[in-house]
Amino acid sequence: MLSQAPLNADLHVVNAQVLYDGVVEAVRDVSFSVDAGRIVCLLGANGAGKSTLLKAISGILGPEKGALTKGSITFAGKGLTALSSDGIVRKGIVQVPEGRRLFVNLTVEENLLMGGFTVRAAERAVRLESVYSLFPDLTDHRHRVAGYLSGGQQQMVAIGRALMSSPSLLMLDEPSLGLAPKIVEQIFAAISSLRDSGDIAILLVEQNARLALTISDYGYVLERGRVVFDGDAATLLGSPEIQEFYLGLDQSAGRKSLRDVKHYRRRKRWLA
Ligand SMILES: Nc1ncnc2c1ncn2[C@@H]1O[C@H](COP(=O)(O)OP(=O)(O)OP(=O)(O)O)[C@@H](O)[C@H]1O
Repeated sequence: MLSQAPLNADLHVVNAQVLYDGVVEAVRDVSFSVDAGRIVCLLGANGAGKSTLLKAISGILGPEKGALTKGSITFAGKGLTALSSDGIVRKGIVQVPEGRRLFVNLTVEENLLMGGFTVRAAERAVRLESVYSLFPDLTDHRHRVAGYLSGGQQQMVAIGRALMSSPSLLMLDEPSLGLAPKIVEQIFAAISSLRDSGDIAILLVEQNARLALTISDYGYVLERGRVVFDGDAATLLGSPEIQEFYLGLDQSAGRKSLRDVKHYRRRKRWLA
């Protein structure tokens, strides 16, 4: 599917390799793109390299002794790799980290305002109201300490805080983690409505593949640091391999990887 976004408004990761400690190859030769008005998801089991890719884009690999050692990351036509993490936020790229990382002793509103440090005061007030209209549940809690909120409400604050800087690219790391299905539904509906506004690109990392694909436009499946499968979300949802391995529709064979699944299917056809 073609994006309606202007040509220069995209994220492009091209042939990326990320090493930790100079030796652990967490990401190898990965390429993908995200355009405004689209949700793209990165899927894959634990350790596949999803969070590492988000950290590479956000410029926060350094403290973990990680580095982009090959390839390039560009946004709106400009390279990101020479920028600091603050510089990357100023380019309009914001990550909602796994585990939310709120300031638990500050109120909801104070947390949200922390996310608006790059915008002018007048715009900050407008953004604040748009966060409350996206997540009406937060309105009554605006002066409550964030640490006392439910997990779902905390996730809403974390996403709201990211939106305070009017990002052009929003990256979400496992937003459904540990939340009840009803809350997840609410949060995913909000993410979907953000995409429908048309002016933000969303990169979603999720272990819950079915859920991610139901709101995404396009998906990439990672395995041991490589992209092994990519396609329109509807195609991935309908793919027997993806269904069998990632959506748990056929647990019968206890296979370990998508490559094993393909091999198994070829063998099955050969023996039939
Ligand atoms: N700070 C680090 N130092 C060394 N190796 C790391 C570090 N962080 C991640 N790794 C390794 O890099 C690989 C990719 O990890 P990553 O966290 O990106 O995967 P993931 O797909 O996000 O998995 P999860 O869903 O469990 O977070 C794994 O093999 C992991 O052990």
